[in-house]
Formats: sequence, C-alpha cells, structure tokens
Amino acid sequence: MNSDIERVLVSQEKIEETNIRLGKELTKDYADKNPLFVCILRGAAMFMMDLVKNIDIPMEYDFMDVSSYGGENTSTTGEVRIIKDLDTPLSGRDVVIVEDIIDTGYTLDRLIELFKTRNAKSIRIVSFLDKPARRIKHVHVDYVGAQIPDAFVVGYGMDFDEHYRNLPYVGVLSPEVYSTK
Ligand SMILES: O=P(O)(O)OC[C@H]1O[C@H](OP(=O)(O)OP(=O)(O)O)[C@H](O)[C@@H]1O
Ligand code: HPA
Repeated sequence: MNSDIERVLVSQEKIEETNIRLGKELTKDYADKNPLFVCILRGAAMFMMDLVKNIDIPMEYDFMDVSSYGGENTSTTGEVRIIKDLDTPLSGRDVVIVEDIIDTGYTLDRLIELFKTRNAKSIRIVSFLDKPARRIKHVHVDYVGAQIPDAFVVGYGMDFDEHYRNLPYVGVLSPEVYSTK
C-alpha cells in the first residue's frame, strides 16, 4: 500500500462488486431510453469507464470538466468552475451525471441547475462515494456506490493536488501529507 495512505476504505474487490451492482440497476432503469452519461472530470473518469462496461443497453456518453477543489485544498472553494463544457445537446435527453464523490454538494447542485436550463428530459445522479457528514447543499443522489465517513480520500480517480488518482483503491490520505504542505 502507498505509504501516504492511512487506511483503505474501498478495496479493488469491493470496487468491482459495486460497479457490477450499479451497472445492473442502471441497465434495468434505462432500457429503451438511450441515456446520456455525463462524466464529471477529472475525478470520475476511472469510475465512469468501469461503470459503462457493466451497462448492457444502448447509451451515449460525454465529458465535462469542472473544478472547485484547487491545488492543495482539502476543502471546497465553493466556486464551481467549468473548464470544459459538453459537446452534446441535453434537450430531451435522459441524463445520468456520473461523479466520483459528493461531499458538500456544491458541484452537483450547480450542475443540476445548469442542466435544467438546457431542458434535459430527466436528470439522475450516480456517485461512487457519498460523504454525507459534510453536506451543505441538499442534493438527491439516485445511485450510490458506498457511503464514507468524514475523511479526505484519494485513489480510484480522486486526488490531492493532482496526485494519487491512479491508486486502484480508495484510501484515507494521511493528514501528515497535507498538514506539512
Ligand atoms: O460535493 P463537492 O464538495 O462539490 O465535492 C465533489 C467534487 O469535488 C471533486 O472535484 P474537484 O473539484 O476536486 O475536481 P477533480 O474532479 O478534477 O479532482 C469531485 O470530483 C467532485 O466533482
Ligand atoms: O475526499 C475527497 N477527496 C478528493 N476529492 C474530493 N472532493 C471532494 N471531497 C474529496
């Protein structure tokens, strides 16, 4: 295990199991809807690619890059910046937003408001992790991989200052790493 990780919260095996379960649920709920899966970069990239392999219906996907935790921050700036927008029009589409984590809820709250103005037919959310202890904006998450306690996590796409995204598991980052920065 990486020496900056205090403990593993979601193992590789658990990640695989979770993606199979979520894929089955989405396959059932979106049959005949040709849903558009919207991956929120960069954190959700790894989850998205694993998830869609478990979805067995016609579907499309697109990517949007937004950011609110800049650089060496473990708390949100509260300002959600769009770095790269979608290429696909949302009007009349059944949209599934794919996130790695919901924490304060600022990012998803902002995206839902935006997607409503683009006349999506329906908007649902799938988030690999849910950290309810830190929620500020109430957002309903339709599909959750796992609930986690109030700790800053990295791995499986999630970063601290752009590091650790490549870890194949989700772990709690040792506070010594960010308190010495
Ligand atoms: O519920 P919130 O408090 O808004 O936090 C969740 C968001 O924070 C992270 O993104 P980040 O801004 O770190 O960008 P990244 O995905 O590129 O790492 C994560 O990927 C979510 O999009
Ligand atoms: O715990 C976290 N880790 C990484 N990125 C995040 N963005 C919100 N919460 C987190």
